[in-house]
Amino acid sequence: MKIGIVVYSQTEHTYSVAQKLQEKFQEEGKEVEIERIVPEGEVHPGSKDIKFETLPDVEKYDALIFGSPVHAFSLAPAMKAYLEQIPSLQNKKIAAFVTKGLPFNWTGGNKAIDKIKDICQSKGGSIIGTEVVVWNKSRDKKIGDLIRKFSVIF
Ligand SMILES: Cc1cc2nc3c(=O)[nH]c(=O)nc-3n(C[C@H](O)[C@H](O)[C@H](O)COP(=O)(O)O)c2cc1C
Repeated sequence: MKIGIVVYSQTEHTYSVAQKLQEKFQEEGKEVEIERIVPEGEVHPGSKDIKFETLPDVEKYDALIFGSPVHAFSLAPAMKAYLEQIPSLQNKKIAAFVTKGLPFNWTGGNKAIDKIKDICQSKGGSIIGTEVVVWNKSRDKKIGDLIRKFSVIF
């Protein structure tokens, strides 16, 4: 099974989680690659018509993990636009995580995860695991939980 970790990250928090996950998967002998979503120019919470410099192709993976920051109480627009342009996620095993700065439940983590779920399901993909990582003092424990959880399901 080939696993693709497809990440959008502006300040490397989300990317660093992807790297830790990749290390763990590699220790376990899993075939795993990280690919980054790179939009063209600056992207703001209200951005529309986002174009991409780098657009990872999901076709070559059997399983996918999408990682994104929370922006403006929801999914970062670049990840939303990326997911929306994927033609199909039929027969893919999918997990997703988001990173965020604010500790409260109403500050976008669950909404961002729900957006990822909705878009993936509309493309025929099934989401089998999700996690929200708040970027505070307790993040290492949460990242450890995420890695343990995802390494069981993949
Ligand atoms: C434009 C912008 C909007 C943000 N909005 C939120 C938000 O609504 N809720 C939240 O918890 N964190 C918010 N954050 C914080 C980021 O989600 C957090 O720092 C995240 O870990 C950044 O991930 P990255 O380093 O992979 O880009 C925002 C950050 C930026 C730059």
